[in-house]
Amino acid sequence: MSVRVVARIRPLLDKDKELSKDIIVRAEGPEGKKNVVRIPNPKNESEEFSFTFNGVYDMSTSQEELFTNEVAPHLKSLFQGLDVTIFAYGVTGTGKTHTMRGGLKMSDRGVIPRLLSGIYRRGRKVSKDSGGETGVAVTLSYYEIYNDKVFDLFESPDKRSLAGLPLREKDGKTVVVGLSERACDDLKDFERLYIEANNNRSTAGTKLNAQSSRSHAILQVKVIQTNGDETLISTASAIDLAGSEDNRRTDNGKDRMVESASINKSLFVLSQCIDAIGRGDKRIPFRESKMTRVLSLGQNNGITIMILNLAPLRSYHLDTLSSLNVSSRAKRIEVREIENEVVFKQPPRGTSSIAGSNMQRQPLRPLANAHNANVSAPAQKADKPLKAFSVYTDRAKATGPPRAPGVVPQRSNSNRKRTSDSGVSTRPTKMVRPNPTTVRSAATAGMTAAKIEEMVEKKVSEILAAQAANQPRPAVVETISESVQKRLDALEKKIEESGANKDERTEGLRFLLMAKQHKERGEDTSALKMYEMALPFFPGQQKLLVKIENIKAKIQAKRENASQLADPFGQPVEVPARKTLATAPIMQLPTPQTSFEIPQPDTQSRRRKANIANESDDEYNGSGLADGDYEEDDSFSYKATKAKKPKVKTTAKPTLQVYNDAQPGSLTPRTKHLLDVVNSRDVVLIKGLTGVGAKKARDLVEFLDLQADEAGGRIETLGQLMAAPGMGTKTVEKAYDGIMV
Ligand SMILES: Nc1ncnc2c1ncn2[C@@H]1O[C@H](COP(=O)(O)OP(=O)(O)OP(=O)(O)O)[C@@H](O)[C@H]1O
Repeated sequence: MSVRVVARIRPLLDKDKELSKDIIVRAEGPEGKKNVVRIPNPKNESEEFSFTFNGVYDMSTSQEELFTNEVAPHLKSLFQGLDVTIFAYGVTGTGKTHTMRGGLKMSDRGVIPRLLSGIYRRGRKVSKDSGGETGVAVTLSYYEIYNDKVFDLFESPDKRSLAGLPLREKDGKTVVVGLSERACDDLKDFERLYIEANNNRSTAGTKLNAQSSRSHAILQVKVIQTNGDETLISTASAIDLAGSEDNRRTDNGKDRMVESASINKSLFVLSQCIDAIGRGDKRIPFRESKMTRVLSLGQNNGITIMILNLAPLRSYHLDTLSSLNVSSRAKRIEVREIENEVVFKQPPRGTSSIAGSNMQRQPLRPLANAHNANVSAPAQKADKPLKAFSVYTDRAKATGPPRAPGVVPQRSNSNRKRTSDSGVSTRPTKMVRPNPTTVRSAATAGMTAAKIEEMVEKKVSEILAAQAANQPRPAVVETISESVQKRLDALEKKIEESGANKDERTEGLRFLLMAKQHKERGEDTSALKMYEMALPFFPGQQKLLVKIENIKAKIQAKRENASQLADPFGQPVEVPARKTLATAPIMQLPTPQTSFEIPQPDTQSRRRKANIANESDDEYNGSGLADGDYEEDDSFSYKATKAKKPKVKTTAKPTLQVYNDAQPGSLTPRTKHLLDVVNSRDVVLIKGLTGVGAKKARDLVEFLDLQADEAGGRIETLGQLMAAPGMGTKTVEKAYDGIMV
């Protein structure tokens, strides 16, 4: 099924009460089945844009209503072995934390405490229905991604390592290595653990939200059902993303700005992933941020629900349009609905053998003890709220009001192994891995008429929009060749893995690298965004500021050009309110902060112009990233690396030692010579280094120029040199080996 995307408009806050005339976001549709968000066109308020979602919740929606409609129906699937992911997305201050966590009052409780309540209730039912044979245990993991680092929220902040916890891919899932997992037997346990852990979360007051989340928080609730030798594990993930911020409105100081840049970057990457999936790209940039790696949108099997939080006010206008844009694309993402497998207990290896789990560091209690004392048959009585658990005890029935046709998720996957809710004992017990081929063909075969209609609608609106703009269809996206992409991936990976250099500066360099990548693809708006995100890391950098100004001017010129083409009489081309379709306005919106731009075919020459004064237009075009540029350079080429392996091997040991001389004062003569050549900024000299071609040399000089005000604009260690765009371990090793001192 597709990712289910629902929007929730928050009510006015007390401080905003007098702004009721500024409410510009409305929910529309039949009562109880609203599914359209309407918002005026910022350029012409008499026109409106409309966005259709799977459900839209207006300002009067209660926490209970949202949970009952959107989450409770999936509890059954969770117990059938499907993973369920619920995440809240939106601009800062729009109510994500309120939706996910909520308040302590019964009626204010958000999705997470209600989810736990529902899980315990269903656990008791499963246990009862199996005559007490099935035991259900629940464990929690809870972590935050702060400044692109992962921290365990069950650990107190003073025990955190600076680098955070690493991520690894295991059995097709991203797992956090070393993350703790706490047994959570009942709601009282949950209440204690959750409140304690939330105190460890990074929050701070900003101008836009008195208690703003400065991190993405991910709660994983593992449901472990055991029956005899069989174990079925499924996970519910509830994710409260940090909100995007327009720093022109936040007045953020340096610390907040750095946090903000990191938040905005990860959300930007998320929007890029959504777009790349939508376009059917081969490469989805999940790895560009930890949040997207963990979320793995479209990669994870199971059920995914995206809750888009919106503020109703005019002051959020462009930000709201931006998040509407991103979310309306997300609903086209297909998620494979595959149940987790039943796993047999293997006595000698215990729980650590459970496939797909991340229990390697903190194994669960032995399976034999995994039965939850509270889920045996007599515990059914506990359906009646116990006093001690009252804060999070859910009295609501897990059945929602009738939905619109097509709103109920279609469980059409023919791969499903079981249709009844009769407990684990009835499950087939053979261990079968889902066959990817079958999954794929099932997905195609399961195409509904609605899906086909949606695809047709998408195509038609694309063609119409292209015609309106009097230009060819924008369907073909210019992509970088596979080999260059591989090299870019390798460079990203290297930067990520260079733990020693993973400081703020490296983070800033990553933004510059991404800016360069976008510029290479002709995505100027995205490149601009990345340059702006790099700015807090290189405050006041004249060169960077000039780049930003130049690219802004270029975008503006492009826009003016496009609007003249679209309408020779100078009228903006917008879709009148009555005719709007969710897909139609997307092509015509002003490019908002985090929205994806459709790359324009780059008609500029990809060659760098000799004229430095004209640098703004093509300073990075083709420099360092064009295919040919890497021909003689093996730093990113896997094949070339293999061929030259023996040579590298013989020198690997001494060079590795040399690379550890991170202190500028203690450099070896060879390192010093290499850095002197680099810092000379003389292209001819740099080109003379082994393995460094002309473009790489020019890139390096350009990069050093950008550093002009920082640390004397010099590269002080080999680690820094490796992190420079276009360089890498292999290139630096090669250059180092080639020096005769
Ligand atoms: N549906 C709602 N009903 C009542 N109050 C709400 C609602 N949604 C949000 N609020 C209030 O709005 C304010 C901002 O909400 P919240 O902190 O949840 O935003 P957020 O999107 O998580 O922001 P950030 O991204 O900065 O963390 C809070 O005071 C919250 O209580």
